[in-house]
Amino acid sequence: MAEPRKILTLNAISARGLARLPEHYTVGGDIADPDGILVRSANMHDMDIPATVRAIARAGAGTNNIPVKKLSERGVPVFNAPGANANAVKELVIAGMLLAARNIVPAISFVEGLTGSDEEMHKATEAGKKHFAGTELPGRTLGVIGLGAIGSYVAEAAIKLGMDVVGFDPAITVDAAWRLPSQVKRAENVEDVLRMADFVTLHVPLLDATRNLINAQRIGAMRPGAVLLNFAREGVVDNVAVIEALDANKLHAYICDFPANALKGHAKVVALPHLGASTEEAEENCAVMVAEQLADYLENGNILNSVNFPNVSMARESAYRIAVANANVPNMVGQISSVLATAGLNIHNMLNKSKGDMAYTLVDVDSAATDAVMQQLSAITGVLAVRYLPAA
Ligand SMILES: NC(=O)C1=CN([C@@H]2O[C@H](COP(=O)(O)OP(=O)(O)OC[C@H]3O[C@@H](n4cnc5c(N)ncnc54)[C@H](O)[C@@H]3O)[C@@H](O)[C@H]2O)C=CC1
Ligand SMILES: O=C(O)C(=O)COP(=O)(O)O
Repeated sequence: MAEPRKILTLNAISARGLARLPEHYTVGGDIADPDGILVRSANMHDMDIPATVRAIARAGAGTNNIPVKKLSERGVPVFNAPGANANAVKELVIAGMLLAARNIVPAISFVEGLTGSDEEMHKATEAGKKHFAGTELPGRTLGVIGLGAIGSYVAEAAIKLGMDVVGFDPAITVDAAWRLPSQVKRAENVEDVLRMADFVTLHVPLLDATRNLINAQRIGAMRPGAVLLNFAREGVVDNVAVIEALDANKLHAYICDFPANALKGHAKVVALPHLGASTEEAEENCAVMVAEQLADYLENGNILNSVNFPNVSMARESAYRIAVANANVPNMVGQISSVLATAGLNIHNMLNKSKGDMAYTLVDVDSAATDAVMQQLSAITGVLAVRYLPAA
């Protein structure tokens, strides 16, 4: 019989996704000793993550809210849903460009402030509309910083709208490069993008290297009257520098997904309440993807789309499986094999892969492993977590 599993949810997760978890799973927001955690943007950095937790699944893209390094040290994979919400973010970025280009938000505020009779309102409308005249997108240049799942979609949509697109990504994946329309020009660095673009949109993860990526100096390199769009993360942009540039008429508008006191009430700022991924479709796509990944990991030890572990997937050919998360150091496979051989366990199939400092080994053996074998595997220096996963 399948072992009961408990999943703690730290945010609301789409019901369609939760339905992908096997029936023997108990899921809820108030669960003790969970095997896994499902999360969206809840901040887990100060959370006491129970020792029972074997995996974390982020129903979305960014994992900067999760202490990935600490979890790696415990041998716990962090899964995410690459690309599953990219279309939703792309659509909001396009909406953001149009809001800025046509001065839609200040125009709406102007209309809301109109008073008097209809005739007086019409008169004020015709007199005032010149203040909100805008520009069109075709022929303008969009600069995209970060050409991953979202950046490449945004680049493609902008090309379809008649824009010129210039992009920068120092570590673009082969998949993303294939997705990019050939018209997208490649920039050598961030400054190149800023120099050439009328609109600049950011699609990088928040890392030490991307914190304050857009600061006063970089804003100085932007075209006068440029529009900055940030649907990546708050920390990627220096809000104070942006406000100074807006006040000095250096920037035309700042459109972002991250409200902050420094931005509040500014006429040239549109701050949305982190809505990039908040569509029915994206919420469902992300939840379905990570629920399946989480269940396959807990049941079979297979890893797909973990940010800290390699993809490792092996069809079950025997009833007895052992999964080992270990440091990526020499002789791990040798030591694991030697423990199994000494215990008289024949290896039926074995797969070992690494990613950065982490490695992962799946072993199917031909007979049952004892608790003593599992303890010997756990005792190997460099082994971080061991699980015994006999077929249900
Ligand atoms: N507003 C919202 O609701 C959402 C925000 N996001 C944010 O957008 C980010 C990107 O998401 P995806 O495109 O799905 O991720 P992704 O991993 O597919 O793409 C990120 C890209 O940024 C590139 N990159 C990293 N450092 C860079 C740098 N210094 N300069 C230029 N490029 C750099 C990477 O090489 C990669 O190609 C997420 O990490 C998250 O922070 C993602 C989804 C929704
Ligand atoms: O996927 C991401 O990185 C996002 O920022 C989306 O966050 P959310 O799931 O809407 O809280």
